[in-house]
Amino acid sequence: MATGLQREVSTKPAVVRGLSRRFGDRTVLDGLDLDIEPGQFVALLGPSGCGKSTLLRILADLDQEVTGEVEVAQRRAVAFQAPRLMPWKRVWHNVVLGLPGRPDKQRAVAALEEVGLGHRVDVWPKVLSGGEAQRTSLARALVREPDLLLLDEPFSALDALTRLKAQQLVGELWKRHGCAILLVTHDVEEALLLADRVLVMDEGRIGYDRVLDLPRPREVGDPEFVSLRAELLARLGVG
Ligand SMILES: Nc1ncnc2c1ncn2[C@@H]1O[C@H](COP(=O)(O)OP(=O)(O)OP(=O)(O)O)[C@@H](O)[C@H]1O
Repeated sequence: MATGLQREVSTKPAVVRGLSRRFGDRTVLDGLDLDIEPGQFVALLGPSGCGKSTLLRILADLDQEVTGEVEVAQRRAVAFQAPRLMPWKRVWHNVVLGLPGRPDKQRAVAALEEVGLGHRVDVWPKVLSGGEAQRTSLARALVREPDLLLLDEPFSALDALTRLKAQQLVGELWKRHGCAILLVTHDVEEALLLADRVLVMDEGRIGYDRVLDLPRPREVGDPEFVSLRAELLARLGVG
């Protein structure tokens, strides 16, 4: 078994081999393997506390206390459940914060326009609605032109209608940018509406891995959609 983390820059968005993570005496990830192909939209489901966010944080290089091999595309970006905007920077400045060089307002404006926030460029984050703040966080991720976009339950705090719109937007942005996406979600329908491939985490590994060949746009009433939803819910121990 590998000891310590070997981190390489990958030509694929992500290649993970034998990844393990322990917190005290609890093993959360236990020899996990995963490949994500260029441009693939992958949804990751699993019961609460099974280690989904832990995996995502490792891929984002926010956690190094692991063993195994992790290769991740150099250009990657993350959006979390909370938008995590800096309240003392205007919205446009938040979008390009951390990028090398002088803050490039034009670039920020282009990204904000892409997520439908061209009219919010100069405001402070505190005046944004929850959905707008989340779209700002998406703009901040996309402005980095990632090969791998990591999304940790980005819609879960939104109301139902805003959530639907945000899901639609992510689907459009994915088509336009062509980046691979790893979306952590609790929502089986969201996974089936958006993803090319659905994973379920189980006992520290990927226990279910299914490529979807449903046509797009997806229809929740489509018999194949209904049967996949039932299969996934059963896999998650629901219903
Ligand atoms: N920094 C930490 N210190 C100790 N335990 C942690 C830490 N981070 C995560 N854990 C534990 O690891 C387990 C997996 O957590 P993680 O957040 O990855 O789960 P999750 O599948 O994303 O859950 P949820 O769906 O509820 O967000 C949990 O039991 C959690 O308490």
